Amino acid sequence: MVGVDVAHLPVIDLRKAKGKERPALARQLHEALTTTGFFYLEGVDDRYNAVELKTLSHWFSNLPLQLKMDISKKTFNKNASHNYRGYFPVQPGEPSHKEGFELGPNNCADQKPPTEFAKFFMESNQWPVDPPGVTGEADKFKKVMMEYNDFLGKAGVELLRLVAEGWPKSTHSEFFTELFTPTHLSTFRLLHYPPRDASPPPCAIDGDYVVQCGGHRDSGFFTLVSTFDYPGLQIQLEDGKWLDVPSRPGAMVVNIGILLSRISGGVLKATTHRVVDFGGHRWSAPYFLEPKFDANVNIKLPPLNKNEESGSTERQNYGKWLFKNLIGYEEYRDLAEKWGNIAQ
Ligand SMILES: O=C(O)CCC(=O)C(=O)O
Ligand SMILES: [Fe+2]
Repeated sequence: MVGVDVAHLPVIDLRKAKGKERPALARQLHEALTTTGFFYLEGVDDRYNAVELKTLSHWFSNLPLQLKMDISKKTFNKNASHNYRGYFPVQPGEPSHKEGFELGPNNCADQKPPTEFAKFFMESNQWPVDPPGVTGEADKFKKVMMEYNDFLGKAGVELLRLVAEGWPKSTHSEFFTELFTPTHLSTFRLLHYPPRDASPPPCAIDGDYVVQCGGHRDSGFFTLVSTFDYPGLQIQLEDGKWLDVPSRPGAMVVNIGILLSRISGGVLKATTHRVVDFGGHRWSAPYFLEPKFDANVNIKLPPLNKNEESGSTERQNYGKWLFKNLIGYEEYRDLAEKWGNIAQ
């Protein structure tokens, strides 16, 4: 890989949120989100153990393909029971070269969906079974993944409290909390990027780089990524230059998505990032913090700039916003036919 500059990201230690350093932490978070929009996060929870999560990620991707396909989404297996949660295999020839496993919040399917359409997103989770000759591994996977799923969601909502507290104009600490209660539509994803073969498709080539996940901004509120000790993540500066984001032992890499940026009137930055092939297998585990289906996401933090409008009165339902985003992706094209008119 050619030499590229390295991003020096600030470190936010969530343990400080519990003590008298909280106001300073909220200001530090605001500073991080108004500049690079990316930071390292430490002290998420005493139970967070990057080595454990990496081992589970390896375990899942090493399962026999058939066991993974048994819990895949319908797009990849017409006999599958689920549409939104579960496994997706690598799609050869695509700009994005990864397989993954996706979970929703543990209690999502126990909630009453506000509409028939909402059922699509408020799906139960699917879990793998043990490979032949093994017992107890799948149970352990499920138990630990559910635990992480829960505390990563809580950490995300706590980060939103800190965003509200660090906002320069007085804002209630719980400004965002209601959007995530009683449950939300967050996605916890285990990703495995196998290296590309000797002749990657043209859509994956960018100069000297082979891209594994093309440049994009995340769509929701916060993304908390465990990158373990793998290289490959890059962020883009405003002048177009890419910087490597090295992993930091025990820390997650965190950024915000377009919705939170919009709610802040663009003051908080949703930064473009991508994953490039470093020649080896790569695993990561992003947690995408997203609000509940019927959350109104057309809200505004108090504007910092006099000319900026404050909140609009027109509701925008998160579920419909999400749907419009998803139908842009190959794996969800068929949704447009089924639900397109409902989501207008
Ligand atoms: O794998 C990573 O490190 C980042 C993944 C990512 O940006 C995403 O899934 O949105
Ligand atoms: Fe991303």
